[in-house]
Amino acid sequence: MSRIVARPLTREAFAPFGDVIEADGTVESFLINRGKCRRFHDLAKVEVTGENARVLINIFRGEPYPMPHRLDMVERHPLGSQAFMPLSPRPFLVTVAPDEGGRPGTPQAFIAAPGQGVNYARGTWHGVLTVIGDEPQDFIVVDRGGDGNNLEEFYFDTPYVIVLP
Ligand SMILES: NC(=O)N[C@@H](O)C(=O)O
Ligand code: NI
Repeated sequence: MSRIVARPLTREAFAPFGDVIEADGTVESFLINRGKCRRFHDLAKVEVTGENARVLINIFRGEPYPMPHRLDMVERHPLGSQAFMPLSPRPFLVTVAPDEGGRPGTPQAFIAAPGQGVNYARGTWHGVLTVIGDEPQDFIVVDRGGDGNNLEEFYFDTPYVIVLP
């Protein structure tokens, strides 16, 4: 099985796949509520398309996966984006793959730092939510509801092994 080493998640490296959600000094922010709150503004592009499309806000309670991680499948959502923001400041594993003629190419793996989340752009191949460590982890997930099929899965002939840096 091919081995992939996860690398730190950065906006630049993740840009071909979507957005990094993070309240840091590199994004636009401004004070609101008479100075009692800072708004980190417009962090990710939410996309919903198709019949009766609407935005869903969910909580996913993910169980941890053993590491090294065996990646045998990636999926994509052709009708909408999908964002994952942890409710606890712990790292989690993000796996994506470029599209090559309708099939995923070689995956790439990232380790999200505490306080980072991701938004997969519509149609981006990605591994399912992958919690690491010893405890379950909750995430706010913003994605697409509505009519039609919004899930396409691809199973690799040979799984990849994802290792942490
Ligand atoms: N199935 C589901 O809602 N979750 C996946 O899309 C995922 O990316 O974890
Ligand atoms: Ni998904």
